[in-house]
Amino acid sequence: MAIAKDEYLPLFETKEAKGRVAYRLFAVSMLLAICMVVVYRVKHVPTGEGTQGRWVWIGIFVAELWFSLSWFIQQSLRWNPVYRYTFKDRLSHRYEKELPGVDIFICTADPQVEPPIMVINTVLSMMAYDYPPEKLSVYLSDDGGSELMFYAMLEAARFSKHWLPFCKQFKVEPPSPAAYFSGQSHPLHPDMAKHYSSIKTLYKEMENRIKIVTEVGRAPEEIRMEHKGFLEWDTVSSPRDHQTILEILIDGKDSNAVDMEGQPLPTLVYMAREKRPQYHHYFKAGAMNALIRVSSKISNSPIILNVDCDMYSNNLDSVRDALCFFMDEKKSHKIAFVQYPQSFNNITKNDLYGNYLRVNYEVEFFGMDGCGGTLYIGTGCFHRRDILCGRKYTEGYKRDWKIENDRIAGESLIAFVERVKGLADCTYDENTQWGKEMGIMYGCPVEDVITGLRIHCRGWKSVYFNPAKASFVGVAPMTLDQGLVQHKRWSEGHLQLFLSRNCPFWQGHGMINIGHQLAYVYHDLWATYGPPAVYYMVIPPLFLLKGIPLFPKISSPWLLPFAYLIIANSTYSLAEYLCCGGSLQSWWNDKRIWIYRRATSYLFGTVETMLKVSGFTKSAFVITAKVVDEDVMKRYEQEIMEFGTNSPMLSVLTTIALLNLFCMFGAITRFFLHPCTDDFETWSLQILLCTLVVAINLPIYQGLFFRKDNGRIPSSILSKSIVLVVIAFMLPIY
Ligand SMILES: O=c1ccn([C@@H]2O[C@H](COP(=O)(O)OP(=O)(O)O[C@H]3O[C@H](CO)[C@@H](O)[C@H](O)[C@H]3O)[C@@H](O)[C@H]2O)c(=O)[nH]1
Ligand SMILES: [Mn+2]
Repeated sequence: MAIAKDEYLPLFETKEAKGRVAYRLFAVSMLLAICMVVVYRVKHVPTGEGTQGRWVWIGIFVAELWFSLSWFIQQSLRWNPVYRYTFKDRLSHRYEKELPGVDIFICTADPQVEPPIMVINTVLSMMAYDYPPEKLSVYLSDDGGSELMFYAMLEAARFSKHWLPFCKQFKVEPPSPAAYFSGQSHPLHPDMAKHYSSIKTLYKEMENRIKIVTEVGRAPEEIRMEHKGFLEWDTVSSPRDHQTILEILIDGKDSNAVDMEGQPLPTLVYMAREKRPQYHHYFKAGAMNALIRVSSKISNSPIILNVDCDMYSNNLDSVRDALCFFMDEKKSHKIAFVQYPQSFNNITKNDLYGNYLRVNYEVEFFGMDGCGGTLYIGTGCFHRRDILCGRKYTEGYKRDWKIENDRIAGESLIAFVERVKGLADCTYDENTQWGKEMGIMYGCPVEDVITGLRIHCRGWKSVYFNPAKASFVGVAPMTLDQGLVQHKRWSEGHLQLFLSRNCPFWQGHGMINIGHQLAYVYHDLWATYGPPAVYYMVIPPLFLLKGIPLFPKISSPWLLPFAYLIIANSTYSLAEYLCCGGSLQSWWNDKRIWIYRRATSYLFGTVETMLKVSGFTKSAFVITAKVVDEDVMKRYEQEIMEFGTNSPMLSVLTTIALLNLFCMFGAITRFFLHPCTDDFETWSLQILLCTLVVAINLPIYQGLFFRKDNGRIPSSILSKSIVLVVIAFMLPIY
């Protein structure tokens, strides 16, 4: 059938999830059971003179109320999920000649934690998108202000002249050379075979040079002489104290900037913004804002893609997919950003540390999209420049895709760069709207989420797009401690956001719908799920040992709602996990890690946020390590939990594990010594709870008692935890 010439064919479509009615009925049944538990708690508060455990009972009631509240809020993420599909062929057909420019921002902060060779692999993969190179500009912000990074960028610029034509010709995926060459053996086309080995050699040589320079800590003299950019480092005294260094390594405007095949190259820019000890640099948010300003003079593309330095592009089509959401004639005018999930290339078979965040990315983000838009998570996100810079939604908004920038005809590159540099001054944004209304917001450890919320509150929507082929692939934390510290930063950031004037309830009131507000609040309250979880893992086992029941007897009808909640909730969670492609073992690991996050990251996150809010401490940003030593790596691959460090978080985990173990054995011994059926009736639920906690903590007992390697739990933690357990036993009961 011929399509009428002016018939509108959408560039993307949105589909609602199936089976929503069944889910909603299930949710209602859960709600009923929760209500019955509440009634039970209220009716059975221990009363009368000399009754023990009244306050503890009230405590457990409060914890349960909080769990219920979080469950209720969480429903916003499951009520109405939507899925998105794009039509890239229609995009090319209609707009191939007028595709907008795209600026890609990559942030790095420390050459030790984020090795330059990894960072330039990200850079090279971004340069290789299937997109007109003259419309692509890649910017690296180096908060480490490191000449090693600069050196690696020079190497990358040179290597790109070989790599990009190779990628184009053979549609190489993933376009990160490290990932590509380390992947499974590739079935090679005969034409490709001879190119393959020569380009691999070139890459390996470059990799080697960069590794040597990184180890030595200084670029070789002959290269320093070759490029005047290195002169800048003569005056750099530390990463926290230096002038702006801005170098356009490949200038897309220069007709000589071509690859080996004579095709144009994308623009490539290195920037280390000015930093002075007396001025706050606002971490990644500060870096991003400097990039927004500097790029506005160099390329000024209307679309900005932002990625972390460890997230290489894995899918050549991501830019075009994103543009389908921005360029549709009828449906795009409200869409401010397109968020992709984070994927990881180092997740082991059973995902011991639950890094995948499977339920978040495969279920909840679709649900949040259905409410009005997912969170902006700081990486793998396409923005419209004008909206990121503070534009409010107005009826009839339409973006003109033409690019205007600031190059004066005839001006030399050096003069131009000098003129632009000032935009990366550390004082530039003082007393301006930058960090408040413009760009990425300052002052919050989750600068990304708070910025996304501001955008939604200005009337815009966003889109979550999760194509079958992962788009951005990064490095997940490889030790228990790193993962917990990362979650602590996130949970703290979210809680700060909730307690600030940017709280989704205040700021979002009248601006975004209630479902969307709840979806934000669910994440914002993450930290607060910590204390009740710890209470639940400490008090019931302790009272089991002391002989004070906290749950209904097995013969009592009140047991039913408890049993229903436990069984239905676990079955649902398992089914959901398996439906997203997980396995039984990884589900169990995921459950464990969420319990650990609650017991540590969230507990500490709550406490530190309280200190911060009351002005005792200041914000910091602990960068997640991207490399570990060989020994640790080996254990990571074998899925043996890495404890190692002597941290307060680990002490908490060990104490909880030991406490439950003692209480479980204590209770069992008691039943053997005084066997009577009544006992089991009274204690069944408390024993079950205790046994579950013990089962989930098996890796801790192994780490404490059975392992000899360096990743085991240090013995000082064991003694500390035993002391804490003994103190817990001695505490009086109220
Ligand atoms: O002063 C800083 C600190 C960090 N970064 C960069 O920020 C990115 C994220 O840091 P990372 O330590 O990898 O944190 P993650 O927890 O992995 O990051 C997630 O969470 C952060 C917010 O907490 C977001 O900024 C990130 O985009 C998101 O991927 C990295 O590229 C860093 O190089 C800077 O540029 N400057
Ligand atoms: Mn990261």
